[in-house]
Amino acid sequence: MKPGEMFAHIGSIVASLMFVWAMFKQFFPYQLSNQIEKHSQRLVTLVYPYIQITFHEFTGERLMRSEAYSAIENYLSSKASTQAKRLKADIGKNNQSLVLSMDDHEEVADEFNGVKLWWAYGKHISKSQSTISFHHPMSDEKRQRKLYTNSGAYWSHVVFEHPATFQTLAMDPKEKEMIIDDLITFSKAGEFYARIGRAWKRGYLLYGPPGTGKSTMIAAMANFLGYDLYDLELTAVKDNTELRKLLIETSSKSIIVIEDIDCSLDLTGQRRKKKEEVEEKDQRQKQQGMQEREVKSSQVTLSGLLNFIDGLWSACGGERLIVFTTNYVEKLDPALVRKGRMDKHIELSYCGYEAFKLLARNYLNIESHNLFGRICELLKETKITPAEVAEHLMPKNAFRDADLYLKSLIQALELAKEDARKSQHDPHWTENDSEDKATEKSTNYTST
Ligand SMILES: Nc1ncnc2c1ncn2[C@@H]1O[C@H](COP(=O)(O)OP(=O)(O)OP(=O)(O)O)[C@@H](O)[C@H]1O
Ligand SMILES: [Mg+2]
Repeated sequence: MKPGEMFAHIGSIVASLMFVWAMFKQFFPYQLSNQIEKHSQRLVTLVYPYIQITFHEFTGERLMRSEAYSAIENYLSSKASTQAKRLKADIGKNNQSLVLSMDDHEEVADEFNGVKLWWAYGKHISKSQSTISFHHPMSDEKRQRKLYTNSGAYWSHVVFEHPATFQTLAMDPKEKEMIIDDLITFSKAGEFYARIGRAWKRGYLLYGPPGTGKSTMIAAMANFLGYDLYDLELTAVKDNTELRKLLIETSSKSIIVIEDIDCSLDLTGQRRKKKEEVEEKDQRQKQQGMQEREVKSSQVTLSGLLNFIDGLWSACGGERLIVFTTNYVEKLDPALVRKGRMDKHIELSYCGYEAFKLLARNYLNIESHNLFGRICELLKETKITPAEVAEHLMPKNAFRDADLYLKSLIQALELAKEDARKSQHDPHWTENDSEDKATEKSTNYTST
């Protein structure tokens, strides 16, 4: 055995002994174990040529799960299954495969830049701890991402596995490109935000009718950036204190989503007169036959939310995107949507020709077809959402006849066109409306 190998061997044994001690010390009286530890540590440092770094699973006062710990856990998942003898199994992605990880007190060897390291996993009284070394590139792709949802003031999570990507998102290609650029710029701008003294965050407001891809875009953003998602249900949050608690517990590299902001509480009406508000609440209470307790149960205010967005939360560090969605942008309180608060306003609108072509490519695997011309014409005259178009292109049986699906879409478009003509007396609708919308769109797409 070469001297280097011998040292490595001793190091491994000493590390193991230290683990065994960490395990058993809980059975010794505190005073005694403290003394033993003190003296043994001194002894060990004399012969122990290695550095030991401990990563606790839970950190901070609130015992949040450590990001470093999760990253290491992911990093080690493949190594553990080849080296460790005892493994823990858990159901992984899709609920179809087993994910293996090191069991308690297992150890795996690793090498980084020619330096040998050992990763070991151990339990430490009520906390889990791993004694592991560092300086490892943690791959974002390998990181299993999570979708958090809150019930009341607590987050729970599931593995986030949404297949949406920007490639599958049907929208104007130029707008899409701009959004992707914006995301890339943001995710790389840590130093810039630090230099100008601002919290590293960015707010997006996604608006548009139902079925135009707002939720799909959020999933695509999370997939693109490799971020976790926090789907914040404001109606389940009791008050601003709870809101703050929830937000502080979000991790870095995450997207915080508040869907249907216009429906979430009295956010839009927060600035209305108190009296009006009370009367309205009373009325609602009567209508819905609610208990007073229930009506009072949600008191998150617009200012509570805005204070947070405005950066009190910057102390938390790390990058976060905040995404609001709404079907009715015009209903929102201007304070919520003014520039600086929401950095980007993105309209997701009815299906245009480019969006249709993308859907046809994805759903039917075709680049062109003699019916495309007719569809292009109809799309200019008709408001149809990408969700509806997708519905028509969705394969209904194993036999994929593009002709059939495109004809069904044309039929739907013609019907919609007819309906629109019939309801022309409606002041909200003119036949040119869809064209107006299309040109409006590019101007609506603002950024700071
Ligand atoms: N732009 C789009 N590109 C691709 N698929 C889309 C698009 N818009 C909608 N879809 C399809 O329609 C379904 C519904 O879309 P999504 O949930 O994203 O709409 P939304 O804008 O969030 O609607 P809502 O306002 O009701 O929440 C999606 O599952 C997706 O399959
Ligand atoms: Mg949605």
